[in-house]
Amino acid sequence: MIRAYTGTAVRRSEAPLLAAGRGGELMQRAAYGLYAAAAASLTARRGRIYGSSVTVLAGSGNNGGDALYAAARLARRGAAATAVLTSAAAHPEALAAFRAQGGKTLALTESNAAAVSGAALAADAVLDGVLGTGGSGGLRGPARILAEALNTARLQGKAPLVVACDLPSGVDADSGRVAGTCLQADLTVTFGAVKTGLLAGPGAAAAGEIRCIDIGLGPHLGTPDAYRLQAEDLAGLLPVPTPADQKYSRGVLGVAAGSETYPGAALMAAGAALATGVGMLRYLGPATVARLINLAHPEAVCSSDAVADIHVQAWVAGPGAGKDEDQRRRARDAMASGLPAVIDADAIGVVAPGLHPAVILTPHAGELTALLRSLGEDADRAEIEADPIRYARLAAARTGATVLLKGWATLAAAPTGELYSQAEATPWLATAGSGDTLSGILGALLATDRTPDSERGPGHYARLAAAAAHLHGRAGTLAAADGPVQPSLLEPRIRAIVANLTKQSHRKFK
Ligand SMILES: NC(=O)C1=CN([C@@H]2O[C@H](COP(=O)(O)OP(=O)(O)OC[C@H]3O[C@@H](n4cnc5c(N)ncnc54)[C@H](O)[C@@H]3O)[C@@H](O)[C@H]2O)[C@@H](O)CC1
Ligand SMILES: Nc1ncnc2c1ncn2[C@@H]1O[C@H](COP(=O)(O)OP(=O)(O)O)[C@@H](O)[C@H]1O
Ligand SMILES: [K+]
Repeated sequence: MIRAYTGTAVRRSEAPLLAAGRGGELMQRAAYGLYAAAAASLTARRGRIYGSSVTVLAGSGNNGGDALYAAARLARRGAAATAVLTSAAAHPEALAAFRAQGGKTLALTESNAAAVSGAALAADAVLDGVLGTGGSGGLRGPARILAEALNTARLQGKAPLVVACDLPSGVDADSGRVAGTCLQADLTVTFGAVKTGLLAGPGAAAAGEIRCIDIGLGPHLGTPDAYRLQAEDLAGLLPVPTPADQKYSRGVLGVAAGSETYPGAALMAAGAALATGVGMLRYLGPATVARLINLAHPEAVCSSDAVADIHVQAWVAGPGAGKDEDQRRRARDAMASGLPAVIDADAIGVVAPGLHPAVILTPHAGELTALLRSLGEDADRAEIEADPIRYARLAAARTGATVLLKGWATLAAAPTGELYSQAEATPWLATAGSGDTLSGILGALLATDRTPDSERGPGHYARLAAAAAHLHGRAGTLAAADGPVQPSLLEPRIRAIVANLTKQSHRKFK
């Protein structure tokens, strides 16, 4: 599990070490980590360090100091290193160390920004040490011109390797917000702890691969601000039947999805739930949709019952419900049932406050905008996309439900503030029907959840929602290897990922 902390919290945890005169030691650890990661990436691209060209962008603070020390080490291994000083001042000792290894320096100005950008584009690697946790706002002045040139080249596939020092310059380390411009990276080498701003919003998209270097802040860090589940965290959350199980004890999922207008959503939600694994799937909806469900998934048990008429362990309601009044009523009843429930798509429109954390709302940014406005909050889609953590937490707090805010990085926020961010997805998943499969996966995890009550902390449902996003993202990424993702074809991939993650348990009960 990745544990993330706000930039503010990391700075607070560094304070006692700085007061004890250990700042130089921390910087050397950070710089060595940055050097080693950059050297490995550069070697992977070019074959060797010797003879490569490295441009280091150095701001006035310690972030620039880290990057200059790291570049000095690359220069010692034979790289031709140039430091572009983006501010009038630079960390004096780091600059001296850089120069001592033969590094050249030049001051960035409005008038030379275009020429310097050209030179940076021609380098093999750029180390971004303009701003770290001490930065506020986006890049300004000539540093912005340089960043925009590198970002444009990246879109054209012509950018050098960009390695961000601690975080991409211009990203807010607490939130992932970017006010204006930040420098997009291939790799972010972050120090002490992963910053929350690397896990959400534009900051997550700018960070590229994230590597964290331990600089010894561990005992000082306190409670994390956010989490990211990794594959090894999922095994315990996935449904693996035991010899004592029968279909009802494994967990029954009720799916109230689809309508005459949108039958496909129900097929995809049901298929994804079955591929994740349930003891039984009960479908509730129009007879025409039920017939299609039974053709595609003969194991589903279908009826046009009301929510109160059947016994399940969890609900999925909303995908493809459209304006179907019966489905909307089922969504309301599922929310009021006291059972865990995934409330997706059209059902998000019938949400009212007073829910509980086992109700999981799964909006994308557009649906969250409408939900927050219906609750009297001032929200617009661009603001939500710019600062998704804030709005996911706000919606959870206002409704009492867990909120899974979908996007490139998908966030799961508990009403008590616990937050998960998953980024396994591929942009190929941005296609109609993809959310329906996510709701089916999550429904299956809720129906088959066996976590003992004593282990269900306040963020339990956010963790399950994050697990579903992880599975969904990986299944999509696997599917994308064969071409554009078609959500209706995700089922075998979901099954493959579940099989892979539960291998150990299968061996035990084979
Ligand atoms: N404090 C420590 O002990 C350690 C800090 N480390 C590094 O130090 C960084 C933090 O260093 P600093 O506190 O010196 O801060 P930064 O290096 O992030 O920023 C320095 C200065 O940039 C200026 N600035 C802020 N926003 C700006 C903007 N938008 N445009 C232009 N200039 C702007 C401000 O004058 C600020 O003081 C971390 O990100 C990390 O890289 C590491 O060396 C590990 C140890
Ligand atoms: N740019 C992106 N990169 C990765 N995943 C994305 C991106 N955009 C959307 N997704 C994912 O695709 C899914 C889309 O869901 P949704 O918008 O509800 O689709 P639908 O309602 O058509 O089924 C979500 O899981 C979301 O996280
Ligand atoms: K930086």
